[in-house]
Amino acid sequence: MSAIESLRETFRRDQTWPMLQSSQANVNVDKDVILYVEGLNLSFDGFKALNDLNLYVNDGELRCLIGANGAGKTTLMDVITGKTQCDSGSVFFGQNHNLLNKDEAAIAQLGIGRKFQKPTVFEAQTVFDNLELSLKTDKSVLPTLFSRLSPTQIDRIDEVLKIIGLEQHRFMLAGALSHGQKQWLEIGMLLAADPRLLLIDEPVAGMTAQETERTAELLTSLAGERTVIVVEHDMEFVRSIARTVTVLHQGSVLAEGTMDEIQSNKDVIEVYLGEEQAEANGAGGDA
Ligand SMILES: Nc1ncnc2c1ncn2[C@@H]1O[C@H](COP(=O)(O)OP(=O)(O)OP(=O)(O)O)[C@@H](O)[C@H]1O
Repeated sequence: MSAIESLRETFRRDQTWPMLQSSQANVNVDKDVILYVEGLNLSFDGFKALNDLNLYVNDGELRCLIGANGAGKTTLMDVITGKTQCDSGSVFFGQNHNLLNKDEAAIAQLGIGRKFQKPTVFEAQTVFDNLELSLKTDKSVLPTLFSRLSPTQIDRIDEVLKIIGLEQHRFMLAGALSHGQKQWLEIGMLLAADPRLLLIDEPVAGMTAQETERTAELLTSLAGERTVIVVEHDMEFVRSIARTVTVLHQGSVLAEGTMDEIQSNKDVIEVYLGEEQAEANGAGGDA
């Protein structure tokens, strides 16, 4: 092949370059479990943020994680995503990927996407551009300068726009979106990278009732094909989406079950729901 032919081939419109291809890892879920967290411990200056924590999440599940402030929810997410090292224990993605010997980038590459509470979209870029940027796995200068979207990638962005309900806003600047729409765009940015497991922190904080309802539909629709773990304090929202709820308390799992089981669990009422209820009553009583 001549140099010019080789260049033409490289820049062909429908060429999907290796660095832009989805690199979904082979995750062994033969036992239906996609996330194994076992005996996890982590202390900060003697304070046990995670205390012999065990958690198993099935492939395709939508799991809600609740617990009082300081229960260890964020710390658990930090360990799963490689942001924080634990003192002991094990975390496996499927049966075959030990997450504790990988860094954040390698864990993301395996197909674990995380969304923090505050939306972090690129406000000066359009909705479409935000999604395009998230498709690219290689962010170094040359590939970014010369990359073009393949028809497959454009289709993928269209598909994501449809899932997150922002088809009509594709050319709008992300900064002009409402708070709820920014949250959906960020979920879309995760989806563009085609993750197997999504960790989503307090998605409905600050949303209107209508946005909250739409978010419930969105997250419910994602489960099945993907596994979704949602950390949330809004109990009404948790009830609307959850099949299984895990309650964390002082770095361990206090209870696990359906929302009805959780809401009638004495220990949970004592350490968490009672407190939430008292706060709600207090707020009402003061008025
Ligand atoms: N880097 C750190 N250094 C010291 N202590 C920490 C650190 N990170 C977390 N902690 C402590 O670990 C405990 C668990 O915190 P974590 O943020 O995981 O709780 P949480 O369940 O996510 O709470 P919230 O609902 O308020 O976000 C808290 O007491 C917190 O102060």
